[in-house]
Amino acid sequence: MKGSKYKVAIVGASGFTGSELTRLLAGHPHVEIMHITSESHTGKPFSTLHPQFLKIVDKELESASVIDNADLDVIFLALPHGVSMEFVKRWKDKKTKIIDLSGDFRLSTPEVYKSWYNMDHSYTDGFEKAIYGLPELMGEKVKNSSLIANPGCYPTASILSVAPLFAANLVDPDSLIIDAKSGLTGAGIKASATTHFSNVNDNFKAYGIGIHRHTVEIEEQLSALSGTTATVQFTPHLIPADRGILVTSYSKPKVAMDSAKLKSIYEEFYKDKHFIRIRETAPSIKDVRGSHYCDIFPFWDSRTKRIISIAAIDNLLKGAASEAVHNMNLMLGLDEQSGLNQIPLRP
Ligand SMILES: NC(=O)C1=CN([C@@H]2O[C@H](COP(=O)(O)OP(=O)(O)OC[C@H]3O[C@@H](n4cnc5c(N)ncnc54)[C@H](OP(=O)(O)O)[C@@H]3O)[C@@H](O)[C@H]2O)C=CC1
Ligand SMILES: CC(=O)N[C@@H](CCC(=O)OP(=O)(O)O)C(=O)O
Repeated sequence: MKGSKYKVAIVGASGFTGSELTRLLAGHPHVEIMHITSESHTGKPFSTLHPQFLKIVDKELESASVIDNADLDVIFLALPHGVSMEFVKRWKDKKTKIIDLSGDFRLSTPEVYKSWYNMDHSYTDGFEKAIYGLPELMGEKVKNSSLIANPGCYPTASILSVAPLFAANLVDPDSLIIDAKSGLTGAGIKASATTHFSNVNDNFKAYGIGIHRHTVEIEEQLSALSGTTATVQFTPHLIPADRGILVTSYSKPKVAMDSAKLKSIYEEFYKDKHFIRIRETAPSIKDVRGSHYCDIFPFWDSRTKRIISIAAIDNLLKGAASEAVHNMNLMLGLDEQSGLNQIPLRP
């Protein structure tokens, strides 16, 4: 703590989720940002890289090595998969809590990690320590954790869209089909052929069909929640929008269902969860943009006997940066909503 504030650092602040973390934490009442890091822009003021921060966060970006000797309460890692694990290993003996936004510690074992990420893991002890940081499902576990594996953006929306059904074992665990769409910031700040304007503008495509790494992340969490083995058909799509994720989940109930029952199952499950909003109509990505909310519309189709659940989040916030801040609030014993009162930005 510095004075009455907790001391934090953001590693990888030059990227999309790192800059969103900086925005949220600069406005957090109980936190002081001590270090923001970048290896390719070391020495530059943050606001020259992200001009929206001019006169707000002009702090210089430093190399991550500054953290080796820093006295901090929380370190946020906004780094690519495979890079994060090296820093978690490097700082494992510090007393500092670590919140990792990458996928390096989200899965159950190094073997599962290797088969979906096609990479050997260099810090396998971390799997024992890490808690999957989805606050609505793991609140108590998060509070006592020192290493958080912040969930993926698609898994956040996907799992929350069906958690009430899996928690009570109400659906056939092999029946789930998730049709997911993401804005471009999900692909990170580096330009590529995929993110080239002419390949994205006025266009819409599926990718990662049958092989996307988020499939196993969703399956593992829903299996743990239901005590069964869930097999999920997950197909992501890229949409021509900056930010936002919309998932449409289809499942078959194992019990008698109707619209009123379905609605009450969702309302009951999420009744104390401030950031989940059960909607009467289908949400759009702009209904949650710039905020920590996840809007969910559960629908019973009596003709096809399927449950359709539609969820919308902001991939950079509820799917990444604000989720990390929510986890930090829980870990530090702060009010869950501290620093997360942003109202969705529309139009
Ligand atoms: N974008 C999204 O919607 C979401 C992203 N995530 C995850 O969060 C993490 C960050 O994502 P995002 O912000 O989009 O990524 P970006 O590509 O926008 O940023 C990545 C950051 O990592 C830094 N970096 C890259 N390589 C290294 C290295 N070898 N050593 C040190 N720093 C490095 C870069 O900084 P520099 O080159 O300046 O050093 C940059 O700041 C990823 O693991 C991603 O999968 C999770 C949920 C949602
Ligand atoms: C649009 C887009 O490319 N999205 C990324 C997922 C977002 C992400 O960064 O992945 P994690 O949540 O696992 O960290 C992808 O499909 O690989």
